[in-house]
Amino acid sequence: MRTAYSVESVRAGERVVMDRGPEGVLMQRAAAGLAAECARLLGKVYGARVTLLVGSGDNGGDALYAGARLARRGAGVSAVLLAPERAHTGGLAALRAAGGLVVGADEARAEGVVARAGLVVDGIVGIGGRGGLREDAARLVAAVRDAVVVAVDLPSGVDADTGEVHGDAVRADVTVTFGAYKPGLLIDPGREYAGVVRLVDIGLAPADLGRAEAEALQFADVERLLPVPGGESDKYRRGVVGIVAGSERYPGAAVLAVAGALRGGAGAVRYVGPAADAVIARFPETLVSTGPPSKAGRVQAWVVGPGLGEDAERLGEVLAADVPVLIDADGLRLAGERDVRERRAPTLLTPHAGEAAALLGVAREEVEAGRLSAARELARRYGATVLLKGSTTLVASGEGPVRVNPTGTPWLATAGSGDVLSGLAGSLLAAGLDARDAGSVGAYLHGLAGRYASEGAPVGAHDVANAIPAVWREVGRPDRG
Ligand SMILES: NC(=O)C1=CN([C@@H]2O[C@H](COP(=O)(O)OP(=O)(O)OC[C@H]3O[C@@H](n4cnc5c(N)ncnc54)[C@H](O)[C@@H]3O)[C@@H](O)[C@H]2O)[C@@H](O)CC1
Ligand SMILES: [K+]
Repeated sequence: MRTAYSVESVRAGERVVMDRGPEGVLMQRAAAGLAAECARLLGKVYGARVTLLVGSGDNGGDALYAGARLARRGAGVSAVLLAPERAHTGGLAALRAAGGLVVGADEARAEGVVARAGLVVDGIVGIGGRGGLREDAARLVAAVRDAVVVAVDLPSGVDADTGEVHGDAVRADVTVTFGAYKPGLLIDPGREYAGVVRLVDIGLAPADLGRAEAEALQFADVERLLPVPGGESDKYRRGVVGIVAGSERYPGAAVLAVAGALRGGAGAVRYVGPAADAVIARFPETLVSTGPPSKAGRVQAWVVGPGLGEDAERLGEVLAADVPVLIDADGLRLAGERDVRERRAPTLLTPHAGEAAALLGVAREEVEAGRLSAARELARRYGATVLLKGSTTLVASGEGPVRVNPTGTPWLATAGSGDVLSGLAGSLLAAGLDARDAGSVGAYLHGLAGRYASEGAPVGAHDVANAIPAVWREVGRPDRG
């Protein structure tokens, strides 16, 4: 699991370590890790041109000490100080002692120093930063030409706790972060600004950090969560998922949701609705019926909404059921906040940014710019788990860290892809995963399936569904035992 902690937790953890060890040790560890990564990127340190952008806090201190290390190895290091009178004193002395050059941000040569660099180190602000880059910093950052840009702790201008970017921010090739990941490095738009993220151990133990704010499942976590049938399994023990989707006009959504559900680990898929003929023609293993969901037979979880049209009656019946329900697409529009909140069994909502915006009564851009707060707010209002689809898909529940899915690809933004995900995640719900796990494992497999199917080319949603077994095999290796 890749686990991210809030600024408050990181600061508390740092205090614990500082109380245990000698003064300044954390900054020295941070600077050593940062310098090592810069050296790795440069290949040859001797003779390299390195420019440090140095702000007024300890983030600038890290950059200065790392610059001193590089200067001692023969790099030509220049520091551009954004607030010369407040720059880190010890770091500045170390850089000067190592032969580094110091320039004020307002000096005529400052931009040239940036433009000539082979590597630029962004030590403008770290976890103490508020808001976007100020004008002088933005001007310097705009002067970067071909340099590799390394952000210290996080790209300046990115909000560490949320990934929000208000105004200008540094676009880094690599971010060297200290002690723990911050949510802003995992969640877009911040994640995109961070580039490749390297974590440097500075001695913060998980116990020093407290409660995680966000987490991203890794291969091994997903493997552990995948449902595996036992020797005694029958279809009911494996779970039956019911799909209420599609309409006479839009049978495709039903077919795609069933396509996802058949690959999600449930023992059987029931389809209930007017697209039964289309579903059975494509997937004869589906149990279909056209009557009300309550008469369809036993299910362990429902998926309701893709292509549903205005069928509020079927939706109402599904919501009244005492099993987990995944609500997507039209279902989101039709389901009342109270109806969802009053359910006793778990509910998983799977909006994209536009649908989330409509539910929250805000503009789509607002959701995209503040994904974390939008997902959390929806989860709170509906008393449900919310899977907010997008460039970084988030899964938020009332409690616990938000799950961030790292596997998506822009090629997944294709018609019907969400229908496949809803079937897949619903199937995982029926197989016994809780809503958070079903949503995040579903998003993980779906994202990878998108990549497998696409390999850099456009894909249709059915290609994504067809690629799920290969992904499952790779992640779960269920044939092992
Ligand atoms: N606290 C610790 O023990 C450690 C901290 N470390 C480093 O210290 C950083 C945190 O240092 P600080 O708390 O000093 O805070 P920062 O260095 O992140 O920035 C705070 C300073 O920047 C100014 N500022 C805030 N927003 C700004 C903006 N948008 N534009 C320009 N200036 C802005 C503030 O007025 C303040 O002076 C971490 O990100 C990390 O790089 C590391 O050395 C590891 C140990
Ligand atoms: K920074």
